[in-house]
Amino acid sequence: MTPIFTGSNISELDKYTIKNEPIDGTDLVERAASTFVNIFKRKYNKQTKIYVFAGSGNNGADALAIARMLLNDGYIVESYLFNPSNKLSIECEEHKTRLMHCPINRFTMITSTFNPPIIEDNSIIIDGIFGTGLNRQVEGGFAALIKFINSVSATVIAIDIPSGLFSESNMNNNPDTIVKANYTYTFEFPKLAFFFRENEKFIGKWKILPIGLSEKGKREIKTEYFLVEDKDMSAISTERSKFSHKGTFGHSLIIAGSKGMMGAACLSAKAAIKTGLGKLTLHVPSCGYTIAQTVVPEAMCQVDTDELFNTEINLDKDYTTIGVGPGLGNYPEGARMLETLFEKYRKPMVIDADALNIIANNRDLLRKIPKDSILTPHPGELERLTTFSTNSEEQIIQAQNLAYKYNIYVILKGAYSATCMPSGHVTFNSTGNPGMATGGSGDVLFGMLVGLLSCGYNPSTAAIMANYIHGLAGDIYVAKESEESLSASDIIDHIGLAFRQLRD
Ligand SMILES: NC(=O)C1=CN([C@@H]2O[C@H](COP(=O)(O)OP(=O)(O)OC[C@H]3O[C@@H](n4cnc5c(N)ncnc54)[C@H](O)[C@@H]3O)[C@@H](O)[C@H]2O)[C@@H](O)CC1
Ligand SMILES: Nc1ncnc2c1ncn2[C@@H]1O[C@H](COP(=O)(O)OP(=O)(O)O)[C@@H](O)[C@H]1O
Ligand SMILES: [K+]
Repeated sequence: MTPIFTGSNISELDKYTIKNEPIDGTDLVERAASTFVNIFKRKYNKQTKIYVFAGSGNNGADALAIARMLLNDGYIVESYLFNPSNKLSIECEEHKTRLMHCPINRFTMITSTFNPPIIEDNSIIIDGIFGTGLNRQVEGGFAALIKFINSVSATVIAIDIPSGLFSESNMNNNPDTIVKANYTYTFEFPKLAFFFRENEKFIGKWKILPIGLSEKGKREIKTEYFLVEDKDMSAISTERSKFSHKGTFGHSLIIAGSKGMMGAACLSAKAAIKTGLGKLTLHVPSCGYTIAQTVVPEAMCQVDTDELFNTEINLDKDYTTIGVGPGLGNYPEGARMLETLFEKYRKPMVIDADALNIIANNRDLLRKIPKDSILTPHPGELERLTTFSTNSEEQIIQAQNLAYKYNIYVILKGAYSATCMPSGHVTFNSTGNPGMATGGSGDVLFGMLVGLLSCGYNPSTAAIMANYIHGLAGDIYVAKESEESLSASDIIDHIGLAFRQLRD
């Protein structure tokens, strides 16, 4: 998994690489800049007018090196180095000198007043004012510069991170003094701030540029946060033995549905089956019997004595895992049913949707949840389980605390669904698309989690894989059709291709 390091971790790793590779700091900047330029040249032709804004640290050094490389490649570049305190980092000084040696060169160093140039709409701004070394909110002349950049219509490309944005927490930052980039090309690993929805307007679309920082250093420097990518899947998805039989992949139980919400039960059951489980029993209220048997013929049906809601726990088998929640409704007997379930069944289970709402109204139930169970709240459900917050940084912290306190896995769903582990670690999912913001897609994720636990994956692996494959199935569908037309059933229909893609 790709680690997501803090700003101070990154500078530590930078030093580690310089010392142990070994490589000179100036050459490391050169390497970063040339990686950026290679990508840039594939996208923009030499007629594009480029404005480079550089600061006094190594983000500025990157910017000046990029300016020089683009000039040497025949691009039209105008560069500005902002140096109000007359102090440049060693690397920035060196790359300034190198840039000044370029023959055709429009370079200005600003030490006091800055008269902004007129920037044409179809030009490009390369933002290298501040990188991960930002150590306080931006004010004064730099704030004015950032407001100027945000006021023009040119395409803005940020080097490493938009200037003014902190790598981790921006809860106390001033949004008016952060560059709004269209694209961010970030070195080696994404920054934590990229995963918070409030920052999308600053970061734009982002891409990781590997610059060969020390692999040993990465292993030695500890972080709680990781990004899950394609390469991680091949390591964790296991192949089926030739002699497998349906018992190999478990017999699991899903308790879901109520009158008017049988769709949630059926979607989750279908998703569980498509994810490979051996046998499934679906527990539904009696009004749902015909529906379940017709829509999901592969599942056995256990019928509650209540017509409208699920009220009973019937552990007639030693189920491999149990999933509870989708479409249960919020009803008086719900809390008692969950309490009985948590008392009778002590293996990790999957808890979603209305089961989370019932727990939120009966918080004593939290400590009764079997250890290592997986809870899958969206931000609204998390808020009910914890306290009100609309800030996504705070929400992650709340999900982490919940996971740690109750020894459970909490998947906070969203664009980069975050799996918060009892250990304190958090993994962000990289697949999926806005088409998945549609009713029922959460029920599908729930079913996939039941499926993977049933197949014998441990909860941590099941959580990482389910999110990844769920998002990938949505991406495969969108590649053929469109985000608008994506339905929860389309995700189910593409689980098969998603598994196949992992193995290719
Ligand atoms: N570790 C890596 O991955 C690499 C990092 N490089 C670049 O180096 C950058 C980090 O460089 P630095 O650590 O020099 O930091 P920055 O270039 O982000 O800037 C730090 C400078 O800005 C000043 N500063 C910070 N906040 C300010 C504020 N609000 N107002 C005014 N001045 C402020 C600091 O005092 C310092 O002088 C990265 O973002 C990246 O672009 C690359 O060159 C090479 C490899
Ligand atoms: N913009 C998005 N990008 C990627 N995945 C998304 C996006 N929006 C929603 N999803 C995914 O779709 C699912 C939605 O779940 P949920 O909100 O519980 O839906 P529902 O309750 O309708 O089933 C989650 O797995 C979430 O990660
Ligand atoms: K920047």
